[in-house]
Amino acid sequence: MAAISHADIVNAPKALLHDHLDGGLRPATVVELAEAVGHELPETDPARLGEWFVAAADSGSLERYLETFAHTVAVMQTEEGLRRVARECALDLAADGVVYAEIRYAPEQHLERGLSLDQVVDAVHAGFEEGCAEAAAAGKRIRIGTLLTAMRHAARSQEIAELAVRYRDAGVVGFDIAGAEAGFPPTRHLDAFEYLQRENFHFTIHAGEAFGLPSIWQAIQWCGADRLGHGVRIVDDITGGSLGRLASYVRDKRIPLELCPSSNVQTGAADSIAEHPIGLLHDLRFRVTVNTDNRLMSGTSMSREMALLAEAFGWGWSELQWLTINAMKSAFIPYDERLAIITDVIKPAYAKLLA
Ligand SMILES: O=c1[nH]cnc2c1ncn2[C@H]1C[C@H](O)[C@@H](CO)O1
Ligand SMILES: [Zn+2]
Repeated sequence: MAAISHADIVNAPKALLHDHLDGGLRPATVVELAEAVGHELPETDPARLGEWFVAAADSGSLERYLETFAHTVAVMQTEEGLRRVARECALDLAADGVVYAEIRYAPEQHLERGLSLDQVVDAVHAGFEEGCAEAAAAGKRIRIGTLLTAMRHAARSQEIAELAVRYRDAGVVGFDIAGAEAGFPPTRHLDAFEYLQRENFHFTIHAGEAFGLPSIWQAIQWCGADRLGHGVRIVDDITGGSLGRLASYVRDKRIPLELCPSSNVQTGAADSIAEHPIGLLHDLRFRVTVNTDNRLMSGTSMSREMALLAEAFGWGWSELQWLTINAMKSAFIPYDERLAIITDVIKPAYAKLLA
């Protein structure tokens, strides 16, 4: 079969479960907002700033990768800034052919200039509403839900979990924890996860990215995560195609893996795209999904991630459809709404591509 072009992939519907709002700004927007609030940047030319983010994040360490967020979080401290970033996020994803996205961010990181947690969430939702409406008017329909993240080194997870539940019928579809993984196990936030379970709410946990199996085990067996943010290190429990107990559990229970290939190469969790464990996990039929993580820091998009994988593993439309349906099945919106997007949007489009 002829190789699939990037343009064809842009036109195909895609679903994205793991994308950070503060990791997806347009470089030009960072420059403009930084000027407005007096934040000093390492580069002020948008193209050079974009390159700076990718180079600085290309560090081989999650901790150094995370340092780059100081510059995006700094310009997301006002309602106007948050609203603009969310609106542009919706437009950029829609233009890239993403039809469903769950976008996450940590409200506690946006309080430096006096906003309340509620004001942060309201501003982000206003931006998404605007962006989605504009995209729909231009013929690019996208549905966006948000995930509220708590930072794992901090101690606000219970508060953020309660915030997420309070906004569950107003755009928030789930909860997450993020930040440096080593030294900050998920069980530090057990109260928050138990609270969310009692509330019948959904959550994912960044686990198995910069730390291995114990982190994944805690996320699932102690905290009850619905999905794994990354989860790529589950391969440490697979030897020559033979699965250990934890890997078997993850596969048997169809626990979705939110894999982020380019991000993993930058933080050192994988050596290259071609050597990324996604190939093995696909062959072993785990519930694999493909994600961007941080489009700005990786200089990437959903279509680019798909194209890189198609090239590295020789994947065609049937694999790309499988990944897209996996993501849609694993979304945190209600079952009937997931099914509607699969049957009305994804399957008809891929049927044409496969014909
Ligand atoms: O891949 C990641 N692993 C852990 N934490 C991350 C990753 N990408 C972004 N973050 C952090 C930095 C952001 O400021 C925060 C909320 O989006 O989440
Ligand atoms: Zn992430």
